[in-house]
Amino acid sequence: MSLKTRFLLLAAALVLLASAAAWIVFHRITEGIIEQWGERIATIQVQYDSGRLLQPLEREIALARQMADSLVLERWAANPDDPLLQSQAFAEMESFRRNFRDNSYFVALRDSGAYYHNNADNDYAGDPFRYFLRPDRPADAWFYRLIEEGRDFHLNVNPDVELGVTKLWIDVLMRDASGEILGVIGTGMELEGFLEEIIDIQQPGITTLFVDYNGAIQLYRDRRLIDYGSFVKPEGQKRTLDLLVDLPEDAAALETVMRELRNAPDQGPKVRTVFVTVEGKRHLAGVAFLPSIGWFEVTLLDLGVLMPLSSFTPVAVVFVLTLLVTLLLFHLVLRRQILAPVSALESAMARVREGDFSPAPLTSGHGEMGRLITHFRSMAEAIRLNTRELEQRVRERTEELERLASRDVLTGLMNRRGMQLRLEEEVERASREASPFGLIWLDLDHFKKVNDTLGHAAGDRALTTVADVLQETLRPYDQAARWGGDEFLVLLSPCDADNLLRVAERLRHEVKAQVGRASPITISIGACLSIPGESLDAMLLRADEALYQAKDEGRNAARVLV
Ligand SMILES: Nc1nc2c(ncn2[C@@H]2O[C@H](COP(=O)(O)OP(=O)(O)OP(=O)(O)O)[C@@H](O)[C@H]2O)c(=O)[nH]1
Repeated sequence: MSLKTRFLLLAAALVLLASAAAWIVFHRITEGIIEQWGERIATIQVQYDSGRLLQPLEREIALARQMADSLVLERWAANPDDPLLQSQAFAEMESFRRNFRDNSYFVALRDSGAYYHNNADNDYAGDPFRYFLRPDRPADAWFYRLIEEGRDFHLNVNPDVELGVTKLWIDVLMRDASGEILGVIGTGMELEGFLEEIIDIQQPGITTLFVDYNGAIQLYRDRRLIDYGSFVKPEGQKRTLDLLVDLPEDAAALETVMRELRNAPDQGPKVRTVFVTVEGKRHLAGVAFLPSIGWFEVTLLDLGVLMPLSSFTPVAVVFVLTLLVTLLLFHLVLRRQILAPVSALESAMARVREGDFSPAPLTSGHGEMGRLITHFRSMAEAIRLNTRELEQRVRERTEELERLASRDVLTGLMNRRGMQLRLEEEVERASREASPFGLIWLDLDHFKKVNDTLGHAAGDRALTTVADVLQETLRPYDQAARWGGDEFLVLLSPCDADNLLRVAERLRHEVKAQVGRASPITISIGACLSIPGESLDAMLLRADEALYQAKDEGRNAARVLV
């Protein structure tokens, strides 16, 4: 995997990691904002809704209490058959009826179970007696339960079977001076109008409901879930708040909150909030206890509607764009600062490896990369100089070896190998140019005797002297070589017959003159001119034959074959 791919993968992994972390933090922050905001809204909404319920209700309750405290009614309740007290009581009831919001009232007497009622249309103006409540009738159970429990005040949502309406009933116990219960009086508020006014508010995402002391639903937009007459229902049959929430733990949390509010109505915050799931959606429930009526108000805020996460979309978009731009910038900087210089360096190194030392097109670079490029340039230059020097030395050493390989150690003349190569070249040249060359073969006479009599060192000196004579006597472009032992070859190029003979004689003469001073040494010479097309071996053989002729003729002589 290339460095670039690895860097980009690493960068992508880091960016993804950072994105995930940032997204989690972002989500937590937005959740926190929504929570804080929701709690505030829930508190305000609960207080607002409670106010709207309590405002009309408290007036009615106060009026009902006032009616229950009426001495006129008390006296009549003690003697319901007294015509005077009855007419006074009916007048008192009528007076309260006009003041009640619903323009209706009821009075139920404990002893007789007689139920009195007049409605808004004043249908029963003359005779408000309606019927007798009976303990064995389920619809009348509320009356007997209230008296049994001795609860002075109670709110109840219940259908009035006799009248065919469902009402929010305000029930207040009527007692005499000694506290004895005389009956129940109160008023009802037509439920539908009340629900429409208080509960059916058109605020998207906000649901308001009221539950009683035990959590039974009393006022709710879905009429089917209202727990009518819950007061007289046994536990377990009531329609309570847990019908609305999806999860048992949510119901338990609501119950805990309600218990705490109920047990300490004057302590802590008046509104408590708890997150619950309703119809699969997350809601914030604000719960408040209303001690004056003994109910709870619950406001459910659908956070998905009130503050959808989509409202944070612009932030998320900016966030994602920032990440992408960061990745792009990272890529550009990485490519410019590291990848491109590294790639150029790699190419430059490959060139050096292949022996190309010409300056590579490298940018100057910055920082560590700049220093790396500078070091590479210095190194490449050092390798270039070193290689050039080594090549020079090898060349010189090779030339020296070449020279030594073709030289005779004792005399310094060309040796047999060198002369052989030279002669082969000359044969080719003579053949090509049709210009003959001359070959002289010299051999010292009775050299063995010199060695034997004067010693081997004297023999060496004699050989060296002959070589010196050859070098001094010959023209610069003629070449002499020690062919082996006491034999020498001389190449004369260019050459003709006269020239060949003249040089051969001069050499013989000079050797005799020079070497002979130290010891009586002479040389015999065989020489010949090249013939076009003749091989080197054939020519050597002719020179050798000429030499033998010179030897045979008594030595110290030169024989030239032309
Ligand atoms: N001192 C010395 N002697 C050498 C060297 N190379 C060969 N010789 C001797 O040269 C002599 C050559 O003798 P030959 O050419 O056979 O015979 P010669 O005595 O010269 O007699 P002719 O050639 O017939 O006149 C031998 O005794 C070799 O040992 C050398 O490098 N130094």
